[in-house]
Amino acid sequence: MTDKPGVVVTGVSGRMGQMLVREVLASDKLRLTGALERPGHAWLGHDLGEAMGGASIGVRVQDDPLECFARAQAVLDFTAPDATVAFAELTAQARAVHVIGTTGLERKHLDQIALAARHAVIVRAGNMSLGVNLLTQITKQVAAALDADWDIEIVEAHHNRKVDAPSGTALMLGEAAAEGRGVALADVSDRGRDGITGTRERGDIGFHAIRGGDIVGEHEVIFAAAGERIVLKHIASDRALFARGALRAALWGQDKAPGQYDMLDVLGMRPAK
Ligand SMILES: NC(=O)C1=CN([C@@H]2O[C@H](COP(=O)(O)OP(=O)(O)OC[C@H]3O[C@@H](n4cnc5c(N)ncnc54)[C@H](O)[C@@H]3O)[C@@H](O)[C@H]2O)C=CC1
Ligand SMILES: O=C(O)C1=N[C@H](C(=O)O)C[C@H](O)C1
Repeated sequence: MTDKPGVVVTGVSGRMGQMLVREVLASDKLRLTGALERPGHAWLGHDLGEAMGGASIGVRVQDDPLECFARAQAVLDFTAPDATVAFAELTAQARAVHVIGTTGLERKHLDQIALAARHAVIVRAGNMSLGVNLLTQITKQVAAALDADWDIEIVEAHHNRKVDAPSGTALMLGEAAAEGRGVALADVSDRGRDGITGTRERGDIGFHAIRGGDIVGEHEVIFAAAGERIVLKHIASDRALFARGALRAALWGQDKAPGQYDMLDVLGMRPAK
């Protein structure tokens, strides 16, 4: 017997899914108890290790979340919004920690996740890296120090398979900038300019998305004023970074009370009120 928390990885064939599996298998603090993929996927029924091109690991890929989650203390979920909402309810039923990395979540998804968090620990972040979470705090401070003579623009770049824009990280940075300025992001967000847009509204926060090749994830927060510019930048060059953050969140969440948390809580970076 082992008392290491058991972990299920959802979307195991995905870019992040495979990275998470590798990190869990390499971990001496967690053990892999389940591997989930969507119904109809070619990996279903196969040994996960073999499906990933290696040796057998004795974990079969399956598509029944309920059965899978029942044996787990944590679910690492980097999939798609509708799947994540369904998993939130089932993970709460299993009283497992749900670590959500999925981005592109809309209000309706977030409301469902909040309901599930009444019964279970949910750690959700659009970016699980230390660097980006630190950058949100720096962005907030810089935005608080500058007035609206400084235009804020957020530029993000990702690989050509990414399906959502702006990225979850760009939105985190936008929220941080808006918070620093004491405004609501929804009131000042300006996305995807095209055509005769008119001049820039004072106080707006602009978002721009580049998609190309195999870019892992790059984010810039630009504060532009007359005659000068401050540029804050984060570059992720290895997805393992996000996976390691997710494992850390799964462990951190084991003894926490039900509720919604993010990586600032996990990393101990939440500023005092
Ligand atoms: N928070 C963070 O630090 C990070 C978040 N992400 C986010 O994670 C998500 C996934 O990204 P990638 O791995 O690049 O995408 P991907 O497309 O490579 O993988 C998604 C996987 O989820 C699976 N999936 C979809 N619906 C499912 C269902 N109902 N049941 C089981 N599996 C299902 C797909 O079959 C696929 O294997 C995206 O939203 C992305 O933005 C990505 C990297 C870091
Ligand atoms: O889809 C990705 O790849 C990434 N998604 C997250 C986001 O939307 O910000 C995090 C990271 O940038 C990679």
